[in-house]
Amino acid sequence: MNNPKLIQARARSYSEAIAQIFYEVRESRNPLDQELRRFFRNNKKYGSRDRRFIAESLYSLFRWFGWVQDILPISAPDVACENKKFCSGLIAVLCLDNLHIDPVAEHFSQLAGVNMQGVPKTDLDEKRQWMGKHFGLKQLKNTDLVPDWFVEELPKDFNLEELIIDLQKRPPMWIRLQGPQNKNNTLRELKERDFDIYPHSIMKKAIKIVNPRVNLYELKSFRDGQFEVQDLASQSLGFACQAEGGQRWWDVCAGAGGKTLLLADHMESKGGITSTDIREWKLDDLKKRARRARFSNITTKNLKKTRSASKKRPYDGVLVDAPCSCTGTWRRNPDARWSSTAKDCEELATIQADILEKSAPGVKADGVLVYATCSFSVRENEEIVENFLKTHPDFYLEDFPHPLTLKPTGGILRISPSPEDCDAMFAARFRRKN
Ligand SMILES: C[S@@+](CC[C@H](N)C(=O)[O-])C[C@H]1O[C@@H](n2cnc3c(N)ncnc32)[C@H](O)[C@@H]1O
Repeated sequence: MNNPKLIQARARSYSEAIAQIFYEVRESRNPLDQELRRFFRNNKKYGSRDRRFIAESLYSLFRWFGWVQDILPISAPDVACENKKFCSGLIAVLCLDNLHIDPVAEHFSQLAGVNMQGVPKTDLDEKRQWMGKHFGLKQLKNTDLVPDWFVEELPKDFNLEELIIDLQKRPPMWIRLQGPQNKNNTLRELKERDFDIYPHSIMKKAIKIVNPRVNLYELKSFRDGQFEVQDLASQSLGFACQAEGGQRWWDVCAGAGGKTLLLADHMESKGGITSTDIREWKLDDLKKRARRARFSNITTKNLKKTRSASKKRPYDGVLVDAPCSCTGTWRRNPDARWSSTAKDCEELATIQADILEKSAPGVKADGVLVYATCSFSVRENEEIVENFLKTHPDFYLEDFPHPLTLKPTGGILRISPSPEDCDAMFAARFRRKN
C-alpha cells in the first residue's frame, strides 16, 4: 500500500472511525469491545486489515490515556484527520505500543508534525522520557496510567510499579485444551497454521498464543469443541476447585460458562454441574458452548426464577465466581480503567457478600466452597473472606497447591499478570466442617 492517495483515504477513514468509537466509549462508559462489534456490524465496508488497525489504535488510546489525555481534544473533532491534537494523541499511543511502522501511522505523524525517531521498544521510563521530549509533557508519572481511586483499593504491600509495567504491555491470548488429550488435534492445527504457541510448563492444557494471525474461532478444532479461549488466571481456578468426576457442583455465577466448562473438563464429563445466573441470555451462550464441547452433564437455571441454594440436596462443591470490578482484566480491557469507580467496588462488595451468604447453604458437610474474583480490591477479596469466616464458623480455609508454582497457598490464591503474562485472579477455598 504505497499509493499516497490510498494512504490518505485510509488515514481519513480510520481516524473518523477511531474518533467516533473513542468518544462514544468515553461518554457512554460502554465496554470498548462491545462498541467495536456494534460499529463494524453497522459499517461493513471495513475489511479485516482495517478492523485490526482501528481496534488496535483504540486499545492503545485507552491503554495510554493517562498520558495523552491532555493532548487529545475533550470532545470528538469535526474532522478527525484535520485535527492536529487528535492526530498527535493517536500517533503518540501508536508509537508507545510500537505500532507506528505502518504507512497510515506515518501519515498521522506527518499530520501531527511528530518525529517518530527513537521510539523506545519496551522500557516504561524511556517511553515516559520520549513523551516528555516529543510532546512537551515533562510531568508524566507512571501512576498517571491508572486512576487515583484504584491505588486506595489495593492491599498495603502491593507492588504498584510492577503492576503498571505489566498493564502497559499488550496481552497474549491463552487457550485451554478441552476433552481427552489423545483425541485433541488443536496443537497440530495451531502448528500447521504457523501460530507462535507456548504451552505452560505446569498447567499442561494451557497454551499461550502471541500475536494470533488468524481468528482462532475459525479453526476446526475450536468448532469441534477441542479448546476454549480462556486466560491462564481463569484456568487456574480449576485447581482451586479440584472438582472430581462423579461429584455434583454448583456454579453459582456461571455467566456464559467459562468456569462451568473448566469444571466439566476437570470432571471428565462425569457427575453433574448446575450452572446458574441471573442473566438468562448468558446461560443460553453457556448451553451452546457445552453442546460444542459435548458436555452432557450440565444443567442451567435462571436464579431469578428458582429458589437459590438446594438445601435438600447440597453439593460436593460450590463455586462463586462473583461479579466484580474486573480490575484484574485491565490489561485486556484498558478502557475499563477509565470507566470504573471506587463506588463500583463498594457496591459490588455488598453484592458479593450477599451471593456468598446465599450460596453457603448449598455446600454439603465436608464439601468445598470457592469464592473468586478477577479484582485487586481488598474490599472485594480479603475483606469478603474475613467477614465470611467470622460469620460462618462451620467453614475454614483449606490449603491447596498454587496452580502455577505448586507452593502451598494456605487456601488463598492470588495471581498477578507477572510473571506468567496473564490476568489477575483472587480465590479462596473453604471447606465446610463435617
Ligand atoms: C465474573 S462473571 C462470571 C463469569 C463466568 N463464571 C465465566 O467463567 O464465564 C459474574 C456473573 O455473575 C452474574 N451475577 C450477577 N449477580 C448475580 C447474582 N446475584 N447471582 C448470581 N449471579 C449473578 C453476572 O450475570 C455474571 O454473569
